[in-house]
Amino acid sequence: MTRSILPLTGRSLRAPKSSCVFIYDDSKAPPPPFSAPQGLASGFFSKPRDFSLPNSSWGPEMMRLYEQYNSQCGEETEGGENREGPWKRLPSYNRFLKYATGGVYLSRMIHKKARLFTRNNRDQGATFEYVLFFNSEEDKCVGVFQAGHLLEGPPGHVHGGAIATMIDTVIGTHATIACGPVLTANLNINYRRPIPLGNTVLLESSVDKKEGKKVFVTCKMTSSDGSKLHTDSTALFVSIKVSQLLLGS
Ligand SMILES: CCCCCCCC/C=C\CCCCCCCC(=O)SCCNC(=O)CCNC(=O)[C@H](O)C(C)(C)COP(=O)(O)OP(=O)(O)OC[C@H]1O[C@@H](n2cnc3c(N)ncnc32)[C@H](O)[C@@H]1OP(=O)(O)O
Repeated sequence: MTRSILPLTGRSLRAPKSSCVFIYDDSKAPPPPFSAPQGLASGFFSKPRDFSLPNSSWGPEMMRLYEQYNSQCGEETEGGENREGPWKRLPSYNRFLKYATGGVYLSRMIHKKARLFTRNNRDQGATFEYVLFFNSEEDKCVGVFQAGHLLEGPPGHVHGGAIATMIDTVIGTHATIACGPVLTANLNINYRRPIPLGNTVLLESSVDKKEGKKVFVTCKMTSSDGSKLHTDSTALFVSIKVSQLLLGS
């Protein structure tokens, strides 16, 4: 049994023009040990929520930047054809891989309550609201991030660790698109200006170079209109085998 990586496309009423992310296809994986009774499965379990779609907590600047990039995304026309666009919106879920080893049922190895750190709060707008877009022609990744009130560090402003988390998320995704599974080996951040809670900021990352297992990425975070630089950062990611991560070696 082989592991396959598929582009996942998704659509919603709230206007995602296009989306693509690499996930492991679990349709060919072995059934879980206790499968749902026939007939229940399709109607009973809802689709996973895509957290990168707009919700009512998104403010005007978050929506403006979302629309700016989303309007440049490829889309499926009414005739079912794909219209090309330079950007793709990357969907975002709160769980990682259910199956990844091609034969081993991972839920036995990964805690079933585990959730992606940035997507584990049900209170919309309270923590990390963000959406990522990728431009393959220019090899650029952007993140639009609205910082919620539970991310406070200095009074009224965003915690440096939350800022680092968002940088790692954008550049980690970019490095994964560029090189497959990677881990952050080194992350350097210059914090230039504090970010007020509730503000929307723009993160832009570029891959500088690849050297064997190593990929070097840079990222800057600015105010939503680009006028203020909040951080500039550099990072090193190292390619790994997923099995290395799972087996803890
Ligand atoms: C895997 C899942 C993929 C999922 C895909 C999802 C799609 C996107 C979806 C959702 C987005 C979410 C995105 C979140 C992203 C978050 C990412 C993180 O937070 S990662 C957690 C924090 N990082 C760690 O815990 C690493 C701990 N460190 C290690 O495991 C190892 O040290 C590792 C893998 C980094 C390197 O170990 P070695 O054994 O594989 O490789 P060696 O031989 O040591 O190094 C290779 C080269 O790199 C250099 N190197 C390694 N570490 C370095 C360092 N700190 N500074 C400078 N150089 C370093 C070495 O000198 C060597 O260079 P020479 O080849 O000799 O030129």
